[in-house]
Amino acid sequence: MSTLPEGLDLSDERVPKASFSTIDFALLEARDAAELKHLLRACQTHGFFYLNFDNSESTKAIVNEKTRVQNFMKEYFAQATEVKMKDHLGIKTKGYIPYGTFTGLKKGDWRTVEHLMVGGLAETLCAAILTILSVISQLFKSYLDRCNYVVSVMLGALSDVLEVPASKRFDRGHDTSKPCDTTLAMLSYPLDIGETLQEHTDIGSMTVLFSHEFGLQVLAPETHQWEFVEPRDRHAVINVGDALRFMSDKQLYSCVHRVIRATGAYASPHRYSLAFLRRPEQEFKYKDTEGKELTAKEWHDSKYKIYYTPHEEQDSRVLLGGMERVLSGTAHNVAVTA
Ligand SMILES: O=C(O)CCC(=O)C(=O)O
Ligand SMILES: [Fe+2]
Repeated sequence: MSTLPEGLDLSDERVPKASFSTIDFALLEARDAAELKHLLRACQTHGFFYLNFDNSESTKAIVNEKTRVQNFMKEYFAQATEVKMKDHLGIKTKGYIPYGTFTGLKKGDWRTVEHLMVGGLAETLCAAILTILSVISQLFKSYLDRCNYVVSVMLGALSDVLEVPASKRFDRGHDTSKPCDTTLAMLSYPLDIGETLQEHTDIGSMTVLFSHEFGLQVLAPETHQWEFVEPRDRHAVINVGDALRFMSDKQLYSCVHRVIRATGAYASPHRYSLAFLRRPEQEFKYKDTEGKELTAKEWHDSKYKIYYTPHEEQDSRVLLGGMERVLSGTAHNVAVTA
């Protein structure tokens, strides 16, 4: 999909860093007109941005909480495989998911990331995790509630700035009391196993991601080249997912991304990332990239199936949510302005 200059290694510091906007969450909470436009522009261009919580009294604690969750993750993944396998529920979307479950970056590669996935929202939280203590579950509950609030504010803000009629607002279909496939994915990519996550777009409405190490790359909409997402300690990386792209009649941009094993100056012995993947209620309906009506659950299930289908049998329309047509310039709404 992208052509690189001769001799450029895709994984080292010569690969450019993406120039995303930094949005101030407190200004979104206050519905500051200029910041709403800033948010909209970020979602219409890259579909990715940094979010700064420092000025938000309601939410600044998220930075400390994510550090505590990251510390938990490091201890969790350091356990022996037999211990972690006690949390393996025999399904691919909840609990502990060992290496080799999903396809990797290179064709034929399955030895990629290990996951611990906490499915559902706070109410059903931790049902999947058998090895952790109740004090930890309080932390998860608080962290998930906060992430959920962050996404609700952003969906509301985007609906307001686009003056979306009530019947089409993006915060519809996000009732936390209804069944949904929202999850908190904790991901571990040790150097000796390989650090690759196949290129994809996210299934849901929005993702709130924290990571300290290089590895995440986006396919830049302007150049169609891979660029690194620079890790920041205090800022979340936010991206638009398929559901929000579909709900917005494709006005908002769900950017293709992947994880590569960073080398050279960007190398680290072990990469961890924490991804809150917000998805609409299971029964919520929207039209996919082909104009076909389906439920959020149907889209979720068909996309996960692709993640564990061999590369040669994968349907790229599902894997990339229609973005492959945008990127190759065949769709009508290529959003590439600055
Ligand atoms: O590990 C990362 O930085 C990204 C993970 C990701 O893209 C995902 O879970 O959908
Ligand atoms: Fe992703």
